[in-house]
Amino acid sequence: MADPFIRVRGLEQKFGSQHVLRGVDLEVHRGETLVILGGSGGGKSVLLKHLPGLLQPWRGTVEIDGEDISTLTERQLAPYRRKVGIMFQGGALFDSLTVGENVAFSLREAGEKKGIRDRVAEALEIVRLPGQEKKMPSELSGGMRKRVALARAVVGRPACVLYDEPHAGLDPITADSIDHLIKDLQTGHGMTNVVVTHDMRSVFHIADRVAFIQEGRIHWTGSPEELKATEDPILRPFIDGDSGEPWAT
Ligand SMILES: Nc1ncnc2c1ncn2[C@@H]1O[C@H](COP(=O)(O)OP(=O)(O)OP(=O)(O)O)[C@@H](O)[C@H]1O
Repeated sequence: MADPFIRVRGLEQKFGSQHVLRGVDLEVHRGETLVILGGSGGGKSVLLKHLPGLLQPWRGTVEIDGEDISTLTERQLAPYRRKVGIMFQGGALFDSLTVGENVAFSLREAGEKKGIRDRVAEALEIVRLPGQEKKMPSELSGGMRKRVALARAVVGRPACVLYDEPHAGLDPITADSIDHLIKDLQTGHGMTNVVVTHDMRSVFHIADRVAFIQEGRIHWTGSPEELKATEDPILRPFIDGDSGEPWAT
């Protein structure tokens, strides 16, 4: 198989005495949509933040496009951050900035001056919010805010986009439209996607591969079909949404 776009080896992270990641080994293949599943507080967001170097490993390495980024300085990380866009949990929009200014933010931070207006318009086009530059975040629905957050992640034309719970707080129809956007970025724009979600319906719509994180390690990887059929005692209750507690009849 060709070299993976991202390779994580033996990744460990600690916050004080809390050992959150305990040796994560994971590969993200070029052009795939990889979905990361796992219980709340299991370290999915922490893992995601290591991929563009927003967190530095306590132990282990993260390679982007064959280069180990785990010990780079902020300055050295800049070209890798351009390759990997991130859509943060909750969107994380600046409420005092317009939609256009929010989307342009990372380009301005990177010191770019030319072509910003066109790039913003293109990103808003991709997320199917053309011409919405002047709106304020307070005027947007939850689904539109997520689209703006996605426009912000793709405005730098990254090779890979990371999504931290892109469906959180959305109704099923709006969540479905976000899934279509995620899949369009893969099939229409050749992007690699890494999606952290709890939304099982979405997993079966968008994933080429699934990785399940449990107690700070990758417990299982496989296709959505293999996930559907698995009898793994940790995965099965998660897929079925079964806490094991009885319901009164
Ligand atoms: N910057 C930080 N400082 C201290 N602890 C942190 C930090 N970031 C995450 N944690 C802790 O690491 C653990 C894993 O958090 P993380 O957000 O990765 O979980 P998650 O799997 O994404 O959960 P959820 O599905 O609920 O979002 C949590 O106990 C969290 O409190």
